[in-house]
Amino acid sequence: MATNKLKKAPEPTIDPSDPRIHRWDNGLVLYNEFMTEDEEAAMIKDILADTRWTGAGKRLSLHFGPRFDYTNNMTLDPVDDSPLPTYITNLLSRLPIQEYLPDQFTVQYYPPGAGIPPHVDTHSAFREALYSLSFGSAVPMAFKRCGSKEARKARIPNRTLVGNINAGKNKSTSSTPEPKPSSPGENEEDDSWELFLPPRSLLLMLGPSRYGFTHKIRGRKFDQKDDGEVVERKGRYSITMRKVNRGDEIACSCDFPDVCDARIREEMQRASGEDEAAQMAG
Ligand SMILES: O=C(O)CCC(=O)C(=O)O
Ligand SMILES: [Fe+2]
Repeated sequence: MATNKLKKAPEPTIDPSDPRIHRWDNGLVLYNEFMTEDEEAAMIKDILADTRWTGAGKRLSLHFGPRFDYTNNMTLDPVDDSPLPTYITNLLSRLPIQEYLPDQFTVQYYPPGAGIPPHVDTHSAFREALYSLSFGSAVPMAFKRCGSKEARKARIPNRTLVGNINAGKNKSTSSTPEPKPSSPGENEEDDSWELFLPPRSLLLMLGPSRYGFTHKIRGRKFDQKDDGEVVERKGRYSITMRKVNRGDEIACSCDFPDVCDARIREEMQRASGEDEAAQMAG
């Protein structure tokens, strides 16, 4: 059984006024016990009653709000104005950042063994705050500083997926960025650490954790906890919540220009303009 463990998360700072709230230096915040077991059970019941599930790898997804184009991890389809389920609207007033609220939601089911590849949610497409609500079962999420090579690779349209769409096959409606698979071993570097996301917890990614780190869930059937105990993974649900940037908002001025899609795009456009100018001159 493959469980080899990445480094454990650094010690968080525990909020003095609410010990359920844990903060890390890279901007991650974990709200433990964000909902009760009764709320969790009711939410799973509502989610399972939905008939619109689609496949995304081994994961299953439900989408609300604008959909993501996973071939370029960028373009958003027109707004889907079908009403949000109440299990989502009920969450909004409880989110820690009320200044702007998410309007794009991806509900996912991960059967045991399913994961999500390493990615940085596209900077320019969404506002800073990214939420992930976990329920059903605990899962470790790994964070790793994103290298500029990795970020550039992620900006190249995914030909495999484009091909699949053109052929009308395997069309997934995932609103989750689907990065290209990395070469073996590439993700196991020392600077990667894993944080167990307990069921009923809310993870908030801000600052460096949002803009400068990749996050992923390894596709494992067993996980080793920080105390060494090996636990069998059960089915996990999550709701990713993001606020979509529209029109002039589609830009980014983060502190991570090396890994920022907006800056990389500008750079690529400048380079292709210079190429064209050189060809005309030559
Ligand atoms: O399942 C999760 O908790 C995270 C999913 C994710 O990273 C995403 O949808 O971008
Ligand atoms: Fe993500």
